[in-house]
Amino acid sequence: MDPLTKPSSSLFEVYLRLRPAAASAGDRFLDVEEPEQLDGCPNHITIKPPENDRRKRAVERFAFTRVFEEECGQLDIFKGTQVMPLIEGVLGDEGKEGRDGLLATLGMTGSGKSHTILGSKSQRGLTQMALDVLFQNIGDLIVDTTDSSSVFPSIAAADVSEAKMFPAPLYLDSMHGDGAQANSRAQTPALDGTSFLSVKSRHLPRVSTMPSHPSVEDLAVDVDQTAEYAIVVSMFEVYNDRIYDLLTGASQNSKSTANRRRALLFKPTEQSPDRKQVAGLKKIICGNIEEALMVLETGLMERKVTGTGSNAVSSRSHGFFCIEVKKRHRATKGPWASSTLTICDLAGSERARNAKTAGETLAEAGKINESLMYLGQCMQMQADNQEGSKQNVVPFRQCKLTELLFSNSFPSSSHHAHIHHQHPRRPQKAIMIVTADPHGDFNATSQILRYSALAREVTVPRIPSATSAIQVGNTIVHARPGTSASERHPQGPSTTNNRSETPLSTTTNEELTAALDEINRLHESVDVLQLQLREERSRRRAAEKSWRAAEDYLVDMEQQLRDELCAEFEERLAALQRTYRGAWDEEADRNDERVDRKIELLTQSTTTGTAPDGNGERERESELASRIDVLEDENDALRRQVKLLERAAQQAVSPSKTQTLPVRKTRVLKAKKWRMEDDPFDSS
Ligand SMILES: Nc1ncnc2c1ncn2[C@@H]1O[C@H](COP(=O)(O)OP(=O)(O)OP(=O)(O)O)[C@@H](O)[C@H]1O
Repeated sequence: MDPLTKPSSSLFEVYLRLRPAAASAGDRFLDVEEPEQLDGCPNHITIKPPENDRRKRAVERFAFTRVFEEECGQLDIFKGTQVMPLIEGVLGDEGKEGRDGLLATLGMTGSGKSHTILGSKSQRGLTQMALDVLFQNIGDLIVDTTDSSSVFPSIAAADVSEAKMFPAPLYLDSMHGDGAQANSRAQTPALDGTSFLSVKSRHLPRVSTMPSHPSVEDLAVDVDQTAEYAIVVSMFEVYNDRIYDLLTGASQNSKSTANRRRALLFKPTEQSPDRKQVAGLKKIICGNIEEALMVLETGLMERKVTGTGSNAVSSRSHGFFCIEVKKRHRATKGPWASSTLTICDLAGSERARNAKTAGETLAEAGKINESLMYLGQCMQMQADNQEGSKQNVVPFRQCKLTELLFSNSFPSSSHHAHIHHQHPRRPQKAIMIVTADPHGDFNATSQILRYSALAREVTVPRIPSATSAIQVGNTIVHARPGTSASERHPQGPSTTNNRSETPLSTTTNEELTAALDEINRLHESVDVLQLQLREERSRRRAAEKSWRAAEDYLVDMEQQLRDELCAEFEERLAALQRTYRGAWDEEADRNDERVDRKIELLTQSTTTGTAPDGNGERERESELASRIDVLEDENDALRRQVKLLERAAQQAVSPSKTQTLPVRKTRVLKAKKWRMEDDPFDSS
């Protein structure tokens, strides 16, 4: 088998498109090989370093599904890259669900990705042509969402991606019209003749001024004649590893906080548990090609485009244009099935040195290069899987871009499909168009070709030790480093196809070439890692700052809490003191009252002098007895007090005086012990 023959299980068909030389073109470093068959298409290229390259690098040979040379136009690419079968797949066979399709471009900045996908002022891109082919071939089978009230809601209800759906006339009017209808966003609008033509576009080019060349009028695809169709367009971009809807009109209304761009999630939804969806996109049902083109232009205006040193209108994000084909049986009006043609215009990889980018743009470039590096890893893994018997997992979960590109490339779990009474979906069919400038940056282009090509053949010598080099003499090994082991472990056994004899000096040169290639590759990895490091550092600084702010906030909070608690306790203490003082005063009043009453009783009985009768007399006696006890106690207490006072008074006087002055005899009130017999009130 030709070592460069593509095995059939590849996830992508990979095409190479070469762009015409720009005015400031350098030397051409890329040659297209003649096809092996007379009527065949070229599919092999070789790259050799430019003449003035001092590194004397090896010649590399790459295989693609097909190579398109500079003179190939947009229509050649459209026809030659199997976009038509991709569209047919999305439309689905008769009575069957369609199959998702992906069309993406990859290449250095300025190599012609956007030109291929979106065209230019004078030529249409693959996206416009694909839309035209779809609308033309569906023809009358397209449903009219404007005159039937039940079609629009049934399509919106069948959507599994939590989308917000609008008919194109209403959407376009709200975005570019006079705004009269902007506030009447009903989910099922009565489009009372609101026509697309009535749109008063403020910023958009008119459809009549958009290019109509190349025409795709004569291109026919098979359409299921038993079905009716609806075309739904949505657009989003991956910018700094986040997904943003391109149809919200956020940039036009940037002053309004409500419309500020919010990142969306790529996740399995409730109605689509086995397939991830970009959830919450705005989706527009388009009834004809003009509406679809206007929606496309609206989204493109939103897309982040900034000029860099390498390309005046460089795409700073990966753009995704999704054409969803909804299909149901025309007669039975069964459930809507849906398949999507996703067209992706990747941002270009670039070298910071060439692009003269700085600040935010440099950081963007870092993110772009990082995501493209992960994409390269996935594609490399795909190529390795086809080379070897062992199937490695394609590491597509490393960033949003590879997740979006590869998630649907594998069969969906039949378990989920079974639960939802569905057939497992077929994996998407994918096409990658690699764009390259044969007169551009050799290093960057060769790097992209290395990981995107379906297979690769390169003269990489073993790097022998000095002794083995002498022993081996002047033997050079031609290996296939597409089997990457030989490249990564150049000292190991090589998978040699051909052997040829060359002088030792050539061997040494090629060793050096391989080493320089490796150094180059490492330099680029270092560039990316440095960018990542810088970003990590700034993230860490931001985290530390917010941590310190949080600490300060906590200290303030603690102090505030303490103050509040202190004030509360003081308040409670004062309240308690008031309560106890009140109780104390009440008790004292009660005591006074009791004493007053007793005295009153005593006075009364003394003044009246009436002889009480039997019971009353005994009560009075006991009362008097207790009164006497109280008075005696008081008397004792007073006596003790008097003694104490006297003693204190004596101590206060000087000792000499104490000696001279005669001690005054203290008069102690000697109370006579009260006895009942002595009671003056006792009349008996
Ligand atoms: N095949 C082609 N024929 C004619 N002009 C081309 C072709 N390819 C690219 N160009 C022109 O080269 C310029 C840069 O191309 P384009 O913007 O498509 O590059 P890109 O790869 O998308 O760059 P970036 O990644 O920076 O967005 C544009 O002016 C475009 O019209």
